Amino acid sequence: MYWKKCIKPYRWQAIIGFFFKMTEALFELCVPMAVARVIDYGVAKNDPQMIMKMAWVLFGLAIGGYCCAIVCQYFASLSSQGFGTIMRREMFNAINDYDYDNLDEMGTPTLITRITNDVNQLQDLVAMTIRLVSRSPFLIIGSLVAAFMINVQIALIFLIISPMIAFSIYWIMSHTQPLYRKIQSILDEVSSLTRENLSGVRVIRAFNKQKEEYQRFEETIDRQTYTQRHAGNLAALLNPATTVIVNLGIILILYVGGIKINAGSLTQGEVIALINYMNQILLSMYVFSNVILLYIKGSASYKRVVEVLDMHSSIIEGHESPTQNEEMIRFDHVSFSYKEGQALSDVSFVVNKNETIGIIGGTGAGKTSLVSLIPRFYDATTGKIYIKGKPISSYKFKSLRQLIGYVPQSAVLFKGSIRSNLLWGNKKASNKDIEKALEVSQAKEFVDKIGLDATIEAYGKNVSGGQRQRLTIARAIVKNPEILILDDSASALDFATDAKLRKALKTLDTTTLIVSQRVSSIAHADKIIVLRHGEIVGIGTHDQLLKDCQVYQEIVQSQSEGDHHEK
Ligand SMILES: Nc1ncnc2c1ncn2[C@@H]1O[C@H](COP(=O)(O)OP(=O)(O)OP(=O)(O)O)[C@@H](O)[C@H]1O
Repeated sequence: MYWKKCIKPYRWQAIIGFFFKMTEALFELCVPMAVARVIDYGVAKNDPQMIMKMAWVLFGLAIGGYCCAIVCQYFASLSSQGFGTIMRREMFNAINDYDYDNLDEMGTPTLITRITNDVNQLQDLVAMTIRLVSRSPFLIIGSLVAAFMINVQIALIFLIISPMIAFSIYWIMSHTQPLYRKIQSILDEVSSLTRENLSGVRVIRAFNKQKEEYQRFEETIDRQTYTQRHAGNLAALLNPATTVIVNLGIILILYVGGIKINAGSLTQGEVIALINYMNQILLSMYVFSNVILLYIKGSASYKRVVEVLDMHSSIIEGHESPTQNEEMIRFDHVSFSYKEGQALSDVSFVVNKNETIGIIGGTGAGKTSLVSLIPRFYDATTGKIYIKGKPISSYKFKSLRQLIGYVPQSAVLFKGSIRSNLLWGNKKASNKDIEKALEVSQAKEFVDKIGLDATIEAYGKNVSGGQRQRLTIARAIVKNPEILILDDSASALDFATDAKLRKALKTLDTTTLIVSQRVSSIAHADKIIVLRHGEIVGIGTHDQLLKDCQVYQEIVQSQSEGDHHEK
């Protein structure tokens, strides 16, 4: 019960809000009684003093109700905002613990909608629950009781009308609920499309795809409009339906009340009070129906929030820390599958301390998948991976990831400065460590020009692709890792800078894995792993592979032909 956990720290505020709302409702219930007295004793008996007295009573009731409403509003806002904050924090923590599988399964756009839209919906629901859920039934029951106190026979009309209203509300709600769920999922699609279009705006323009993208977006929002309109049309039936039923009740009260006034068993003031109570029931039912609507939307939102909170990483953390070992990495008959299909099959190799390993293969050969297994972004489906002689699963995540400097294929920087980004690797790094990392990653020249404290925008969009790559490499080096993984991280560098980078990397005291599609980037490596369709088809030095690995020969040949044509 996540909602209980989120509301618990604010339960007293919620209870106080609830209490004041009930007091306000009590004041409201007294109003028709006071009006009845004005009519029966003040107006009918021509007693101005009585009218004045009751006017003061009504004024007092209004002021009392107003004060209670303000106090309730304050506490309702406090508890609902607090509830939302805790829920967002819980979701954020859960998402931070996700493994890559979880992230692949959920997808970023829906996570964003859930942590913003859905939690907002639930926040509103909490405020409304405090302010309206208790008040409406209280007013409905209170009005019924008051009606019985005035006249039992007329009160029976209330007993017939109320279930009719309740039924009409139920019917409409049960038909709108599925539509609201559908709207939420279309909203996810809209957010996903928006994200894709905003991040890919240059590609869209370069390929002149604006019209197609516009149409795709139009189709989705048309679908949303249609569903929203359909749900809105059904929901709009609610007010007319309930008003017609209640007015039917008022006609009956006037008819029966008129007969009773003539017979002298009911006063005019009491009939007015009964009509006021009937109107109060209508108003409360109307409010209540809106609360139910909010609950329907809220239950869909809650389900989506719970899905986020219930998703847990299947990767279980170990307890061990690394020790000294000459063997750094061992893959022992490792296979790995995504939900969509197999990416690696029966991969075995050993990497010794301070070796440089090149990993090469065509697009989709499994290079990224292979290196993603080392920091345990994913777990191997079968087979075992050992780091420094111990199974990877036996390590604490922190100890394991502390060993590794990972430079992903897409270079991502965070909002802040160059320095703050570099310190991600090691917050205690000195200026000297940073300088060294910048030198190795070939970023020193341009950083010297703009300074270490130059601003970096979100995603690092204010620096060029090549500069971004160099800074992500520097960030990994600042960490002083024992294993450095560069996943196609030099693709945006020119050949000369790439060569300088490789030479500088050699000076580091690390075991380096370089993933690349360029032979020149890995030819110097101590060992090259050649992948094809997720299988290792060759392991050895450049010269050995040139002799015995046909796939490697083909790659080398295709690239030298490419170079030749370029010349
Ligand atoms: N997150 C994912 N979910 C499902 N399948 C994936 C995922 N990532 C990769 N794959 C699939 O796994 C296979 C291997 O992909 P991988 O990214 O490891 O190849 P790669 O050699 O790094 O390719 P590239 O050089 O293009 O980056 C491919 O068939 C790819 O479609």
